[in-house]
Amino acid sequence: MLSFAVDHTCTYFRVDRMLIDMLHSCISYATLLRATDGLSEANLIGAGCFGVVYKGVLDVDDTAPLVAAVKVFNLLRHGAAKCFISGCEALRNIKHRNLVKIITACSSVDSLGNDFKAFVYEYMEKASLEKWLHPPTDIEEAREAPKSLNLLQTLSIAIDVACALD
Ligand SMILES: Nc1ncnc2c1ncn2[C@@H]1O[C@H](COP(=O)(O)OP(=O)(O)OP(=O)(O)O)[C@@H](O)[C@H]1O
Repeated sequence: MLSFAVDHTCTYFRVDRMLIDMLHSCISYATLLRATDGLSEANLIGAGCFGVVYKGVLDVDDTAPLVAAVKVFNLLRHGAAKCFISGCEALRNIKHRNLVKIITACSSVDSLGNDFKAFVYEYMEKASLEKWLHPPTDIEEAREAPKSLNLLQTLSIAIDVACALD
């Protein structure tokens, strides 16, 4: 069982290195730390099943700073490494106007020597679609929530989602 677990991890590592190399665009752990102010809580914008998302500002070359969303994978979570790999494949193969663009990826070790994996996405100013479809009922949260969508807007979103899935 142990040897299976070790082999399994090594396989993920190899596949993941191969995919990252093929992307020709990866970003260092140090750059991501700078961009997110050390992955500070002040920059935390959300959490999903496989990790947490930070807002960050990337200074690349001499171009204008780029606001991005940095998703840091929780690799202790079962399926997170696999999710990172399928994201790398998507990054190489899929481009669609209704899918958020993955700008680059990071596969490195953190300051404690632990494996570190992250994606850098285009930052979506209007946040999660879920908040638009299901506005919070809590009065405090509702104050900052978007106004509800009308039927036409909802229909248009449904069509866009269907196009992306297709
Ligand atoms: N590109 C982005 N721009 C702005 N906010 C984002 C972006 N990506 C994610 N977020 C915020 O972070 C939250 C969590 O995103 P995440 O992608 O981790 O969710 P998920 O799809 O449930 O993830 P998982 O694949 O881990 O299940 C989102 O609900 C959203 O509020």
